[in-house]
Amino acid sequence: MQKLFEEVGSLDTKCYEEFFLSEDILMEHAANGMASYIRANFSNKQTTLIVTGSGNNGADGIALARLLHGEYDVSLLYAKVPKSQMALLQEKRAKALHVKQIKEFQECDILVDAIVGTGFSGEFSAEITNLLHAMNTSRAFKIACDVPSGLTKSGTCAKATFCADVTLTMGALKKALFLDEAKDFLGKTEVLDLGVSRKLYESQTNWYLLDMQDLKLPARERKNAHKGNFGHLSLLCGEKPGASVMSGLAGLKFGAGLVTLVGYENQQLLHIPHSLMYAHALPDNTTALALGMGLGAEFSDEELQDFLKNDIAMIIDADVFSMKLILKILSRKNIILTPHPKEFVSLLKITELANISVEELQQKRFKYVELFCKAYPHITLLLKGANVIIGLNNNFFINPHGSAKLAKAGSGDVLSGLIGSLLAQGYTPLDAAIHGSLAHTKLAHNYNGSDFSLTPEDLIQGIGNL
Ligand SMILES: NC(=O)C1=CN([C@@H]2O[C@H](COP(=O)(O)OP(=O)(O)OC[C@H]3O[C@@H](n4cnc5c(N)ncnc54)[C@H](OP(=O)(O)O)[C@@H]3O)[C@@H](O)[C@H]2O)[C@@H](O)CC1
Ligand SMILES: [K+]
Repeated sequence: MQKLFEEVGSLDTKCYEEFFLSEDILMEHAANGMASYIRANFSNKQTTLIVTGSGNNGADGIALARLLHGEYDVSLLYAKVPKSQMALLQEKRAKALHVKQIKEFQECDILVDAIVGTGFSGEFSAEITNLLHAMNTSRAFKIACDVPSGLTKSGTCAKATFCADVTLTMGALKKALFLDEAKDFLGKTEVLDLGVSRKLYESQTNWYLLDMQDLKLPARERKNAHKGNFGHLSLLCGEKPGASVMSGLAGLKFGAGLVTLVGYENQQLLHIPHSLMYAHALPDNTTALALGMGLGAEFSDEELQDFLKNDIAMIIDADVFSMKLILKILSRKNIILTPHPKEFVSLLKITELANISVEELQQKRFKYVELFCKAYPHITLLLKGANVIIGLNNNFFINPHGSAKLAKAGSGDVLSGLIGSLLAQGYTPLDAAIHGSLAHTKLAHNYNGSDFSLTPEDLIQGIGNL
């Protein structure tokens, strides 16, 4: 798990004031970190082009050109002439060493974008937009210095934004890198130290980025065991029973000792797989209940309320987010909500926290998750998206490992089953949400068919090899 920060300016200030490091020292480390990355990954036969802007992001780029000069065939292209104090100083040093400067974009093997970093605002001029187009369509390996140029502080992207293969970010990870919109521009991310170790540079935070290695799979350490030791997951089987069947199968495969679908249909007509049980009422020994998936109008409000009155741990999804009866359980501690953006907008409206569009939510995902978790501090919220956000009270976790493979009907039902299974097996709601989400993204990662072909069945099949 890595720490995430809203801004790193205050962390830089700590370096100046508490550790007596100068801006020049920090920048030299930033440039040296990028140079080390290039040396480690590319031979000096490969040509490098560094495109710089007028501020300190550009200054990082000019310093990098100086460090590689003499060793690599490196050229500098000024998208904007140096203007900040540090950029002017770096320009002076580069000139003294006769670093090559070119006037127009040229093809290269390694392309570094140092046009603008955390100081970006507005949109680019037509000239820089054209330059970014040439950079983005280049065959070169693309490195973003600190952040891809065009990414704003909030994580939204300009009309023209650099599309990186890797983003080498300075000092610490910024939250903005993990808004859904940034996902197509970021590439891989690496953090570069700025003259003190990351541990000392970073301060307290309540936002974290989940690593795949954080995944804790259900352990079956107990030798003297029977199925009752691993929980009983019950799922409401609604109008579209296939959804709860997929959830249930995922839950069973992920370790729940028993899985029961609860519904009123004639089970002979439903073609329930033999490994799942079917009941007309909630089994007494249920340890977690999943409801919402494929629910439709199968149950009346009164019937649903009766299910919700049970004090068992619950994972709630889909159709329930448009029902006012959800308000009755939002003060409870053992509830996980897993809305996608449209459902979260509906939830925000029902709770009267905000009346916003899906577009506005997507631009301010962090803010609205914080708003909801502050209003309902006992609820574990999982907001689906390209980068899943999980929040409880004042702690927030981003799972960035999801991929477009998962953009398919039924993926969310499998996720509910995975989380429900962990909840049934005794994980806390927060742990069930975190580890269920990590397992879900790992299943997609492990799938080795074509990206477009992943089905819920493939996900369920992969659970055995996690
Ligand atoms: N702090 C530190 O100790 C360290 C900081 N470090 C580095 O500094 C970076 C932050 O530097 P920063 O604050 O100078 O901002 P930066 O990202 O260069 O942007 C400002 C420049 O961009 C320009 N600009 C803005 N909008 C624009 C637009 N639409 N289109 C075109 N241009 C636009 C704006 O131009 P202006 O509007 O003033 O003409 C101004 O000149 C940070 O990302 C990291 O790389 C590292 O070395 C580690 C140590
Ligand atoms: K940049």
